[in-house]
Amino acid sequence: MFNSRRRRAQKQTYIEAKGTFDPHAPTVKYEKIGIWDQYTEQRTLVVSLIPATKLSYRAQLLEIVQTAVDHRTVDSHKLFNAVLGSSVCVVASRFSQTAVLWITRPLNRYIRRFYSIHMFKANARLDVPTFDDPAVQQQLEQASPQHYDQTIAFSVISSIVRLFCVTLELFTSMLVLYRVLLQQEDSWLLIVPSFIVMFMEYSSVFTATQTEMIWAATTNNKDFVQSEGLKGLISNPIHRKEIVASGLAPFIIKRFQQVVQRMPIGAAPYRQSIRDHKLMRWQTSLYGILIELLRGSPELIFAVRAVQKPMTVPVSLASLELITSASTAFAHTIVRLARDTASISESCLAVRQLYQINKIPNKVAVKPTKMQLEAQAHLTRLSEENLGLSFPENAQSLASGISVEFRNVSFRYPDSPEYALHNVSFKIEKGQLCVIVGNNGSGKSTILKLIARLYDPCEGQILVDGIDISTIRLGDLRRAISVLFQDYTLFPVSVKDNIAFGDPYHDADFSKIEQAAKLGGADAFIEKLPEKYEEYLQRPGTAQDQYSSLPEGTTTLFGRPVDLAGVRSAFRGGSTTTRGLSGGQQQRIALSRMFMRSVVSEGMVGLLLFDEPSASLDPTAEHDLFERLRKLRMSKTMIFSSHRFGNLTKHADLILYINDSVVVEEGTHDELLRRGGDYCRVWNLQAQAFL
Ligand SMILES: Nc1ncnc2c1ncn2[C@@H]1O[C@H](COP(=O)(O)OP(=O)(O)OP(=O)(O)O)[C@@H](O)[C@H]1O
Repeated sequence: MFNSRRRRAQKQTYIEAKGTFDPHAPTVKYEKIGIWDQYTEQRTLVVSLIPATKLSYRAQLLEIVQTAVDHRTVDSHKLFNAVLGSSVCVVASRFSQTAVLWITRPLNRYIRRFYSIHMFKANARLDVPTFDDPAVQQQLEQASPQHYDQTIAFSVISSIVRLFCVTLELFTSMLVLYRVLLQQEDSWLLIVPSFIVMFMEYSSVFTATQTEMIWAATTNNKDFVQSEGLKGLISNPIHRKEIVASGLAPFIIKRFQQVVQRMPIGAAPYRQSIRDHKLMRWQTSLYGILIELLRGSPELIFAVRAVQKPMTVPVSLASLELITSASTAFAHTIVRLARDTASISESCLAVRQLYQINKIPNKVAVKPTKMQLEAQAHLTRLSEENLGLSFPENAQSLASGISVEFRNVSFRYPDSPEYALHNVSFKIEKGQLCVIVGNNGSGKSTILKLIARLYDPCEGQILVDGIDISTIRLGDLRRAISVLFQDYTLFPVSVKDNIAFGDPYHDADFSKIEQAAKLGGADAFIEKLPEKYEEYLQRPGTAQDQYSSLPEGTTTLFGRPVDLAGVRSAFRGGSTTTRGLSGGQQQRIALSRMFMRSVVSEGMVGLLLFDEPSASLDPTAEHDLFERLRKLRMSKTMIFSSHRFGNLTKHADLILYINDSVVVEEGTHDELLRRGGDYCRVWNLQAQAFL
């Protein structure tokens, strides 16, 4: 009832909020909250009146007590002491709470910063198959539980401090209980039921949470699963384009109605179902009824005693209140103590997991050299980065490219029964331009992923410059290679950094970034962005501007468009939209990053891998790109994966035609045309379109 009234009130505020929001208006209050600049328009008088209203009530109360005291004899000295004592207690407790806050907040922030770096490092060092492993994902999640504003390490420290405080509180309240309460008549009769109720309630809560520590739940109701899927389809912005473009809305509305009508009336998400279930079980359980009965027993006991000794009623009434409240508070303290002790062990376990994630072994590992093996035998621990051979032996050699050889390579993705590559062998000489062509799913991208050592082959050997890549230092190998993946992503950083990350060693050199943007064909549209190279195409979710009940005419704030759709998931390039940029423009930023890495920064890269680099480019841009690449590569080795023949294959030194995980033809364009095989057939098919 209250909630619905409040919701109505909120709606009212929103509807009434006409005009625009101006952060610089005189009615707007500015506050710096950490890294956030907060602007608040002060419109609600009611909230500021609350403390004054409270004060006036307290004054009225005091007046009532005064009138009562006026008609009896009061020891004014005692009254003064009691009032002063309790006031001092209130002030002291307030001060101590503030002091604790002053100490704990900076401490918590310091620990949080320390562990955020620790977590970042532990996450960033994992390779693809390790990171994709569900067990590793679970381990990472467990190591970073969502504690409100608290790191797990800090919560262990505060739990230990709290444990100490509660123990002290318990000890002192025991003394008070003994001295004050036991002097009262019938005190035991009143204390015992309060204690029993407290412990029964605690044990029921504790058992419920205990059973929830390990659990699994599933549903076989197909209609429910479908209805949840349909809800996801309409609520996630990434699907909106397809829904609108294909006029799907009426169809999915109809489908949703049908599915909901078929569903049993009690069908609900798991959390809601379990909440309803527990509530119902509690309402009907004998245990709950017993607790309710016991809760009322002190009053019953008091009534019986009052009937037996009517003269003592006023004193007993005061005792009843004193004893029940004091004993309940005491029992609460014991419960808190038990709860804190239980949570410490859980938190300690989480801290241990925090350190274990740093030791998760990567699946793509480097084989140590003979000398390193001997060094290890002598207990010299080698770090992951130093394991294996350095590459290349002579840095100048990169300028003339890197040779690549596959020897009987077979590969299956983790958990996949099918071969993505089966017994594949070929050799690409230094400085050659190789194009891998073939149907969808034939294994082209997989070849590039294996060269970059995102995965290791299940069988066979891959060699670069005649050296088995499993023995080369991973850092060295990846520095010497530049890859542009088909499913590239744009990072949730500024446009400038999106390009600069191609070569992090020169990320402060803006002239190189500009040059790379020019080569990637991105410079023209970047200049038109509101913040040019500093623009964030999509701010990361946690750093997005926050709003509440903005006036309806507000379309821009802080120089950015207002995005009332709220926080979106981290953005990626490729097929999904990034605000304000077309697919081709996103691809140009990714290309600029690649140019930054392999062309602008001379000397580091000897092998360039491209997975469908022109998929989103128009024909002119595609032609220009290939021209630029051929001119700029000098004699570095280049490998392309592509569906499109022509622009590239005519210039290729080697074409690999791959079908169904196997290389079926190889040679130059002319050789393959003369052979009249699959390559020739597909070439003619594509050429016919232009006749
Ligand atoms: N991460 C993955 N996990 C499991 N299987 C995968 C994964 N990536 C690709 N595959 C499978 O491996 C096979 C080869 O895929 P690959 O991406 O190499 O093909 P492709 O020739 O590049 O295709 P396309 O032309 O469509 O890009 C396909 O059957 C695909 O379904």
